[in-house]
Amino acid sequence: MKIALIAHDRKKSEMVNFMIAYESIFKEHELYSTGTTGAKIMEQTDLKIHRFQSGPLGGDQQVGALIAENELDLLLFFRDPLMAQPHEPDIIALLRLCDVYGIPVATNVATAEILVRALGRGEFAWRDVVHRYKDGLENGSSLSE
Ligand SMILES: O=C(CO)COP(=O)(O)O
Repeated sequence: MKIALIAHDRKKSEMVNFMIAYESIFKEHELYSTGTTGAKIMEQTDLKIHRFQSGPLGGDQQVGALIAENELDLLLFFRDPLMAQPHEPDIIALLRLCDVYGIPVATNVATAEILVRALGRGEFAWRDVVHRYKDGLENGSSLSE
């Protein structure tokens, strides 16, 4: 599965600890992140992460572009609800796209834990069906084939 990881500054240590705790699950997947979040995770784990721009410089929008292409299966976005962000519109747009495309998204560690444990149990297999359907449409075949 393709998973994006984003954490605001005061949530970054929580994100890093979370990634350390579930590294054995995450290493089986393709990881993306905004710039600083990914750098911090890679410093503390052996995970390989494709890093986009930092959030305020467009990173959230780059993750959003993956979602708009139906290329993302899970977003873990540890937001800071107590600190205004200069790129708040990008953050709202990213979460909106998750709802537009029905992408599982966690905005805090408690929900992330439930989703990642489900991922470890193979409960994201339905996303493969979504990808097969999308690939079929792109190749011009119908659902019944
Ligand atoms: O601002 C962010 C998300 O909105 C996160 O960006 P960084 O990972 O670059 O700090």
